[in-house]
Amino acid sequence: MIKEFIKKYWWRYLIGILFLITVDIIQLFIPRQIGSIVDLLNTQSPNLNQIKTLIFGIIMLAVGLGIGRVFWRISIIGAARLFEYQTWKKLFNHIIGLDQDFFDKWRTGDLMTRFTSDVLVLMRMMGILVIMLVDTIVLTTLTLFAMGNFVNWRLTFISVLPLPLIAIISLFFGRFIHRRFRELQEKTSELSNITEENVSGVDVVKLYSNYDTMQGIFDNKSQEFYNSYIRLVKVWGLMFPLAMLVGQLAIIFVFNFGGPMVINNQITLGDFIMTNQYIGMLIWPMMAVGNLINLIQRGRASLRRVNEVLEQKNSVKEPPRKDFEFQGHYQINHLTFKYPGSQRVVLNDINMNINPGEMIAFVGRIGSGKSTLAKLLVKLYPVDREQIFLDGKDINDVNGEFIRDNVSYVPQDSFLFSMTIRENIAFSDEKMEDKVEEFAKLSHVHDDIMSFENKYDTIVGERGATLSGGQRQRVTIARALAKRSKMIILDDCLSAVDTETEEEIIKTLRQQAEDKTILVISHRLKAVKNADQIYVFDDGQIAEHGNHNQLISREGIYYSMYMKQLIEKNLEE
Ligand SMILES: Nc1ncnc2c1ncn2[C@@H]1O[C@H](COP(=O)(O)OP(=O)(O)OP(=O)(O)O)[C@@H](O)[C@H]1O
Repeated sequence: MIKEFIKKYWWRYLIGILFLITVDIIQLFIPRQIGSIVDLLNTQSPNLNQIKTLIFGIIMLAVGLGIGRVFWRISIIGAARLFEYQTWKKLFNHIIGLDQDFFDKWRTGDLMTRFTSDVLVLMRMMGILVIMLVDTIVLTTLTLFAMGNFVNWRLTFISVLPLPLIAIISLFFGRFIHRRFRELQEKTSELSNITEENVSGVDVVKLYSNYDTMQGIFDNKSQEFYNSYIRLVKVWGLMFPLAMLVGQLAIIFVFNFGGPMVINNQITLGDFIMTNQYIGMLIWPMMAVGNLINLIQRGRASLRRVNEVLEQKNSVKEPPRKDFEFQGHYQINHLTFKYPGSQRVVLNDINMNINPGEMIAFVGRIGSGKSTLAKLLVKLYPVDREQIFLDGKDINDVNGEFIRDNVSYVPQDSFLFSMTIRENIAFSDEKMEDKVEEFAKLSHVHDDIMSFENKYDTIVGERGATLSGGQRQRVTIARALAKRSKMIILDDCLSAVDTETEEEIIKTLRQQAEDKTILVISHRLKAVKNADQIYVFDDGQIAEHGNHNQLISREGIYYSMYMKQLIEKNLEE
């Protein structure tokens, strides 16, 4: 990733580095000018014109410094920001293409930290690190050269003796800083996870009046985050004064050895002041040594974390997309399924035939595998060959995107975006915006929407919070209908509306789109009793199947479930 970027944008770095070196060279002349002014002032009759020229020279050098800094910033920091933007884009495009298995396993907060903190560290590595590296090498070499040439080599050698100690201190502490920084990164991830989950699940926290527990967990995590930050700050806090102390030691060396040289007229007072200024200029590159190593280590850790996401592969192997006339005939032969990475058999020896235009219902106990099978039909998880055939083709040979273009799957808890109801319904195709009312009517949510102040332009709050559960579910059905696919799967997505409305919606769907295959997963048997085929799931297997009358006459699981629901309904009335 980094290599590719540098290969493409090496010229930006080259321009930046040239400006950086120019700035470093200009910087060297300022102490010299100051030294010369001091020497002129130190004479019996100072030449004011010469002093003015020197001051003007300093101003010009400062202007040059400013211009140079602007250009190296634009080139190097600009390149680093471009790298940051491209990495975000790469990460996002990669994640969005990953399959369900990835999202089942990765926590949102952790992903967010990789997007934010880790990419930020990489950006620093591509910007500040380059600057520090060039400055450390170039500024140190040039300053030493200037000190020796402009002042005195012996004094230079003696005064810089303590400075490598700063680099050693910086390196020594750098190891701790790296370890503590990594710890801080992990704590940041954990804190993001907790915050994200609590904000997303705020309804649950409120309903269970569980503030204390959640606050306790949050307090713990933020305390851990704080502690690890303080541990990092402590190392920084110790390192800086120590490095400064050594820097002061170098100044004492200048006074101790340079002072007598001034008295003995070996160097001028201006030379002495110049040396002091050069020493000040050397402290920063020495301190940067540890920072440099530290930033490289942090950058490597962040690069590993970002690459970990980029290396995630889809568990479903997709063949190239070859579109064909989608009919929606599914044939399932002895299907057995375990979720990726799990040993538990969730579906066991399933056999089924779904014909185009039919209404199919999956019913059965919770956790019996109904949703899993629905997800397999839209290829959200991988299955072995020769188990699911779509229009005569092994599902493994059909591109998943093509399937999902032709099959609308409405999951149990569907997500709505924070945009208008109209935009949400026309999500799959903006051109459908004119027809959203039609789909809303089919989903029996039009009247509800018309009662809102802004009607179809009502902004849906995050996760559909401004709509009631039933309204939200019906808007998601309207959104699925706007896809105009040949098949629609309603996965228990009408649980928040009453049985009559659920029955009404299903009936309307069947009437309006006779050729559409409708697969309904529901716990309410009354709502799906008109289905052409009803499959009764039990512990990952199909216990019974047939139409309502056939299943009733069998007097099996379906019969007892139906009777139980009938009695419950009668009791309610
Ligand atoms: N992503 C997953 N990874 C591992 N196991 C899973 C995953 N999703 C579901 N399961 C397991 O698969 C089994 C079947 O779940 P599934 O959601 O298909 O049941 P269901 O019949 O649709 O239930 P419900 O009626 O409650 O929606 C359950 O035991 C569940 O724990």
